[in-house]
Amino acid sequence: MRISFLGGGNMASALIGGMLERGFAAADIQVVELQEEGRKRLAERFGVRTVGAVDDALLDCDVLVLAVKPQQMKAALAPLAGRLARQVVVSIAAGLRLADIGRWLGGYARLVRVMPNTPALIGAGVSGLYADPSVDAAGRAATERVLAAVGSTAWIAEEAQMDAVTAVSGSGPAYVFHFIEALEAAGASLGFDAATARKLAIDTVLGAAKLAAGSDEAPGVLRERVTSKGGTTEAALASMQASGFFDTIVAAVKAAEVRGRELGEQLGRD
Ligand SMILES: NC(=O)C1=CN([C@@H]2O[C@H](COP(=O)(O)OP(=O)(O)OC[C@H]3O[C@@H](n4cnc5c(N)ncnc54)[C@H](O)[C@@H]3O)[C@@H](O)[C@H]2O)C=CC1
Ligand SMILES: O=C(O)[C@@H]1CCC=N1
Repeated sequence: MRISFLGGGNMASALIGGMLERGFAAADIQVVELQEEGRKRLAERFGVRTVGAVDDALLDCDVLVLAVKPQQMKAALAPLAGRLARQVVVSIAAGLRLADIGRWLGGYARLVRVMPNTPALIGAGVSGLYADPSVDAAGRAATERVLAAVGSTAWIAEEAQMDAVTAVSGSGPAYVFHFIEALEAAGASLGFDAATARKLAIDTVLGAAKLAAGSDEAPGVLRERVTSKGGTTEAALASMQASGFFDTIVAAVKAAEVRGRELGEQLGRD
């Protein structure tokens, strides 16, 4: 299977790195990237073919992943219009709706909308996938093969739900990193050196996530098991509750979902 990327930034790099780790061949991967520095970095890091503009070789692929920013998409698709025939086109852009992408491609429907996340780089991503009804089983399977190489996958029933996937798991790693930053800062302010504070924070999040992933019990039950009556955790959770921690997270995820829909509506007017 040959895979081409339009845009070779953060997310394309995370996907390519994960795919190579999972046995995809560098010779089967190509990237069109506008920035010369970006092209050099991709070629050196991954050994993939890079080009500065769309050419016929780039389009000779089974799956074409659209990995430019939503605001860059319309202009980036212009050189592709009318040149696609069999490729499954997979957009990972936040917000953008398949109908608009298809229109910008000059009328193309073999489209799948995917929302991955950056832990794909280490094979630990999670992606939501939604295919245009016209995409056949082979097209869906090809898309799933790419994303399954870099983590778990879930097909989503309605395209409108893709903005919620974006808000929960697409942006989600940033919320977790922010939590790690806060835990690390707390450790440092309690007197640990930077390296120790970071290790305690990261290993705690890693261990807790692994415990939750491997357990039949809900995260809330696991939380209760840490919380001794009259103990330290209870004091911390009471402080979190008083400052609205839980509701803050829920509101933040909802803000991301609203922003995804706004992006789709605004950019789709073009
Ligand atoms: N960063 C993340 O965690 C995630 C990002 N996404 C989506 O992935 C897409 C890419 O995001 P990032 O990788 O973070 O952005 P980025 O800015 O790192 O990468 C975009 C790349 O596309 C290149 N580019 C722009 N116009 C181009 C064109 N016409 N032809 C070729 N290359 C062009 C840019 O030079 C840049 O290197 C976005 O649509 C975003 O919504 C989806 C899931 C997670
Ligand atoms: O922040 C963004 O818009 C992209 C989509 C999900 C993660 N990063």
